[in-house]
Amino acid sequence: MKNPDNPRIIVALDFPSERPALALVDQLDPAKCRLKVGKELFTRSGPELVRKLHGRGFEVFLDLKFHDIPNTTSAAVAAAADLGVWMVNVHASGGEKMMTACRDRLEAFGKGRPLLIAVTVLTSMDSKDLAGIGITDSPEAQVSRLATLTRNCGLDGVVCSAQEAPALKAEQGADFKLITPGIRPLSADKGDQQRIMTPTDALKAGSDYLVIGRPITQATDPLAALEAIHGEVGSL
Ligand SMILES: O=C(O)c1cc(=O)[nH]c(=O)n1[C@@H]1O[C@H](COP(=O)(O)O)[C@@H](O)[C@H]1O
Repeated sequence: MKNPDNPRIIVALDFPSERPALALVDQLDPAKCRLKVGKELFTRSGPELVRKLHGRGFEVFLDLKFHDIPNTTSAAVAAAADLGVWMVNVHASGGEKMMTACRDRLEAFGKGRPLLIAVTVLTSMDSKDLAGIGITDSPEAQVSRLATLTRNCGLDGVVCSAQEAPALKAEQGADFKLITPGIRPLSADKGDQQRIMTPTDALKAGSDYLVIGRPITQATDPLAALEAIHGEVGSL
């Protein structure tokens, strides 16, 4: 039987508009990746683009990282479910009431509801950045605190750095999904990411899904880059 987690690679469509996004997507294969639509592209191209991606056979992670009062956030998550996306996310730092309201609101969508994921500590942040917003705990401790809160609110998992995956799997259990950006094949540029890992190491560490942007989207041959990552991780 097909593993419902496959494909585990989520390509981040961080493009300024629909045209370059679709130009890239048309080189990819829905059997080999899912797609992530984030703030820039969604703000420009909106739900219509998501429908086009669905029409091309791709499942979509709508990465708008909602963070607002419970009523507003849960309504936004329900709008994402109406659009038929596979995964949607909120900031765990929005707190228990916000996350619980979102989870409750998705009940109405039954088994086909989107996976509801929370962002813990952004992978671009290190302990100095956390101190700057008044958090003196280490990134690992803050991630662990927010992941526990997320699981207690009944969400499906968290976005985190793959470096935190082993501890999170041990703490939160095998069913709690870990979505990890900051993935860099050995040959790729680190860019602005801080807490990075290779695809193979990330899966070994317990990541369920790998969010990969520039190493695929900026490659001269994006499908070859995607296939090289599949080759690298093999049967993991
Ligand atoms: O929620 C995310 O997807 C996310 C969370 C996070 O902590 N760090 C992070 O990089 N991301 C996203 O993951 C993608 C990473 O892209 P690349 O750095 O180009 O591989 C971007 O779309 C980011 O917005």
